[in-house]
Amino acid sequence: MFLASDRLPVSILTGFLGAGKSTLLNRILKDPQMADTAVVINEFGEVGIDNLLVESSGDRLVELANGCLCCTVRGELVDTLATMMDGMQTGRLKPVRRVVIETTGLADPAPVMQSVMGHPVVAQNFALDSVVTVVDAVNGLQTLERHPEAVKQVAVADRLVISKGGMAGAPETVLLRDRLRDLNPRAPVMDGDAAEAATAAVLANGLYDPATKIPDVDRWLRDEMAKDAHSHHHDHHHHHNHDVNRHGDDIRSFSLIHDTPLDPAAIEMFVDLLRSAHGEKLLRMKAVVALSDNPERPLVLHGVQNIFHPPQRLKAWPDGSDRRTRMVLITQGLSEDFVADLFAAFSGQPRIDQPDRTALEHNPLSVPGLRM
Ligand SMILES: Nc1nc2c(ncn2[C@@H]2O[C@H](COP(=O)(O)OP(=O)(O)OP(=O)(O)O)[C@@H](O)[C@H]2O)c(=O)[nH]1
Repeated sequence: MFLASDRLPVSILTGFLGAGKSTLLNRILKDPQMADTAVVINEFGEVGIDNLLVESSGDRLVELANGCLCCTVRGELVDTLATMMDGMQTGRLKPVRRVVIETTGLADPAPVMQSVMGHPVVAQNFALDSVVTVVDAVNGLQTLERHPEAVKQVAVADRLVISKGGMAGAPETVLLRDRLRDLNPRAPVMDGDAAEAATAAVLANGLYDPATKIPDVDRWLRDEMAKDAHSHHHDHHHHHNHDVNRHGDDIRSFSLIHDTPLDPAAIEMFVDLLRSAHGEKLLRMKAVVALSDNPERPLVLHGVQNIFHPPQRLKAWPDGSDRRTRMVLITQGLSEDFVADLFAAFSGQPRIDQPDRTALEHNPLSVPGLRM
């Protein structure tokens, strides 16, 4: 039984697209102190992939499947937390000691925080303990220049974790640290590779206190509270449209699904073409691919802006999972049709009036819009 005085601590793990949130979370979850933690993941796109990649035991992982591209849908998050509490209080769910919410990379953190701190029912049972923000050492500076939600994610943090330090040069890292210090003078900055970054202690802060942040943070939270009061009578659809527009019209999230195993060379060429021609328009690409050389061992691909991380071959498909190839993309200024046509050509299903793979291998420019 939970009384108002012992509210369940909630941590929000945020950071821009592909910064390394799930990677850090997987490491932290291995700390024995993290036993009895519920993980709430806000997945973007219509196809769930993160649930395959975050290693939390089944019933402790809740996916906000309708999560929209840019935000954690507040209503759904509130419902999830309320259902979780009800389940624990009525004995349907094993009690947990902590909740971690991993936001989407494009999330404005203020509405997520406000859902925990400002909703009367939620705030009675849950307390915002900490906000931890992962910043990618390679793309971090550029991301902070281009995406205002990344700035907010840094400014609200209690702790900042720099990921991919080994992939960035020392001068860039110094500049990045300076920028982080300007946006958030009091949050400790940790190196993601350090053992101390992968412990439960990173999530334990006490109680979230906006007064320890730059003054903007308090204003963002108040704005969110005001919006909440206003939008009380609006349906989810309204919120969704509203929030998508925050990011401008040119950001798109879409997914590709393919039923039969793919030729490894074809997928390699598809990724190469996409990256070399349009890397900067590819904010994020995440894929689980069934390959024809061994369909039992799926390939996991991660693209983050211009960087493609070394692909990983899983030992097996996670139990009970869908074994089809799934790919989720978030692009800026790159259309779904273009990517779908390119993929169709490489997966052996060229569309009418589109070049097939052989044609593309000879002349990549034969895809309309593709420039090498
Ligand atoms: N070398 C290196 N790679 C990393 C590090 N952290 C994350 N990655 C890689 O970066 C890619 C994206 O990592 P994720 O943990 O999926 O990133 P995320 O922030 O959860 O991504 P989204 O939820 O899609 O926004 C993966 O290929 C990771 O292996 C790091 O510290 N070092």
